[in-house]
Amino acid sequence: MGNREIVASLQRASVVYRTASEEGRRVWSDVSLNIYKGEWLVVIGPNGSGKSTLASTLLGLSPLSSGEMVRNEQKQFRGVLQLPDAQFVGETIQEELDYLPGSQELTRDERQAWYRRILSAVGLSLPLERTLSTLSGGQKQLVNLAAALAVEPGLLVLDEPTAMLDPAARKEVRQAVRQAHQRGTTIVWITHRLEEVADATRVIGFGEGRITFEGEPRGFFYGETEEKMLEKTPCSELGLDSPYVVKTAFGLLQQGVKLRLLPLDMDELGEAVATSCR
Ligand SMILES: Nc1ncnc2c1ncn2[C@@H]1O[C@H](COP(=O)(O)OP(=O)(O)OP(=O)(O)O)[C@@H](O)[C@H]1O
Repeated sequence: MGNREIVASLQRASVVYRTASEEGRRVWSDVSLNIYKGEWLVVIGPNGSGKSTLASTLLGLSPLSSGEMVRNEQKQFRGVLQLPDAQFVGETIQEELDYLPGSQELTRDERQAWYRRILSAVGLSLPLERTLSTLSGGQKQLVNLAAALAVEPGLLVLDEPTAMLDPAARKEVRQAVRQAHQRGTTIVWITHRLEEVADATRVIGFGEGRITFEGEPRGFFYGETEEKMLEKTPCSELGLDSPYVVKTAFGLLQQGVKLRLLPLDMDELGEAVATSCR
């Protein structure tokens, strides 16, 4: 990856949160990571492993205790964090979107038309005068996402963006983020949902404040070598339960079925079964 443009980089970064005890709580130790332009990085790990700390560090909201972070200052960094209320500055949807750069240069009608387009990109069709505090958690998260996508950021950091959403809204969000990615936005997607790993161009496994895995989704779920595949995988080593598709593939492999493709989603599972042999 030598010549690829780096959007953000962490070098030997450690984070210690202050607590009542003198030594504090060490959340990260020596985390080094380059984020390259055009990536869709999925960060996955168990509760408390330090994933949200990565989101707030990249967005400049949480300082490092040691080490270094370099951000490409020409890129806009935007994020959608776990607690959507914490990100609001306005009282209504309209007020919130009025903070978007460029909005004040538009006429009232142009502005409203733009805001409706922004909201519909994430599947929302709410009245602009709606008070933010009356929205559901999922709707709030979608408003934050809509505002983040509207500026076409260089880097978009999403901390469990689908946690509060129903399946239809989850699909809508993945679609909207895919479109932003196709337009050139680099994505850091932090999640608990293993099915969201399949979207990644690179997976980062996070365990106890350290990077435990860095590679492609198939390597994360199935391991890097065939011999070890059925014993241990980077996914199982993090204590995470594999998704249904991966478990089914393992079941078939254990029965001696030879799969030409190690599937990541239902379509691939169908293809793997159709082309398998004993
Ligand atoms: N402001 C803080 N002060 C003290 N400890 C904190 C603070 N924020 C996070 N922590 C602790 O740091 C550790 C990592 O937290 P973080 O939220 O980064 O993990 P996570 O992997 O995102 O967890 P989850 O998946 O549950 O959201 C946890 O043990 C948490 O309790």
